[in-house]
Amino acid sequence: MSDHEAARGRFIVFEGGEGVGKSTQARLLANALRATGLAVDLTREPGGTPGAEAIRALLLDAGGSDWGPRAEALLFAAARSDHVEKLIMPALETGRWVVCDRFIDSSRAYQGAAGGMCDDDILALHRIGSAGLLPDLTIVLRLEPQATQTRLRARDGDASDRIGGRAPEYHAAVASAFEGFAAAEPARFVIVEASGEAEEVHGRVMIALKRFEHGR
Ligand SMILES: Nc1ncnc2c1ncn2[C@@H]1O[C@H](COP(=O)(O)OP(=O)(O)OP(=O)(O)O)[C@@H](O)[C@H]1O
Ligand SMILES: Cc1cn([C@H]2C[C@H](O)[C@@H](COP(=O)(O)O)O2)c(=O)[nH]c1=O
Repeated sequence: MSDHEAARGRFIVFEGGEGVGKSTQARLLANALRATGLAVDLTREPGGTPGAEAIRALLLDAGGSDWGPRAEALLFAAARSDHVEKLIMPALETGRWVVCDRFIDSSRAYQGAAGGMCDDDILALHRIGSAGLLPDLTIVLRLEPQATQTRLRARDGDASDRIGGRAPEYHAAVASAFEGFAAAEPARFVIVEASGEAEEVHGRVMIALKRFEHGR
């Protein structure tokens, strides 16, 4: 590497079902990394760029179109493609770290395992749209459904977006898919228990990240 080239940044993603604390933990991690002097971009999916945020509204607005699993998968892949091309890759290539709330494994869990599309098709869309980019580390937050419901009710009352409002069986399939992904690829995933206070969970996240960094 020449003196002018920055080392590639790290790409860290939080995954899990609705309301397990991904946004909270992504924010706490980004702040902790910044406090060590790293340049960090905190972002989310679907979204993160103006184009992807526009697609987010199409996908999630409760009064919006009732997309089928294939159209939904294509829209998520299109949003991700814009996000990867315009925000994530440029940041990583200039040495910035990217902390992202959801990424490809949400498509595999929601449109794939729970929605009925096959994993290979979801991954094919990802190859086409985003050159198959994978996170360096994916942190899956695990929380029992009752605790999740309590948090969601406190945050949203009875409101939910188009996907959040799906049947409990759908969300159970999503949660179980994340467990399966983590078991199948232990080098890319870590499961963190998300019960307890946010700072306590953050402590577990920092331990998981340190272990990951030592193992590189
Ligand atoms: N450890 C925690 N203990 C109690 N409440 C929490 C904890 N972490 C987050 N919360 C609260 O629970 C709610 C859901 O958290 P958050 O928005 O971070 O979850 P999320 O996984 O990003 O949700 P979504 O999937 O809907 O985007 C928020 O009101 C948040 O303040
Ligand atoms: C990236 C991605 C997301 N989803 C779903 C999961 C959630 O229901 C929403 C995102 O809302 P959040 O409040 O930001 O968690 O979208 C999905 O179905 N597929 C995906 O690829």
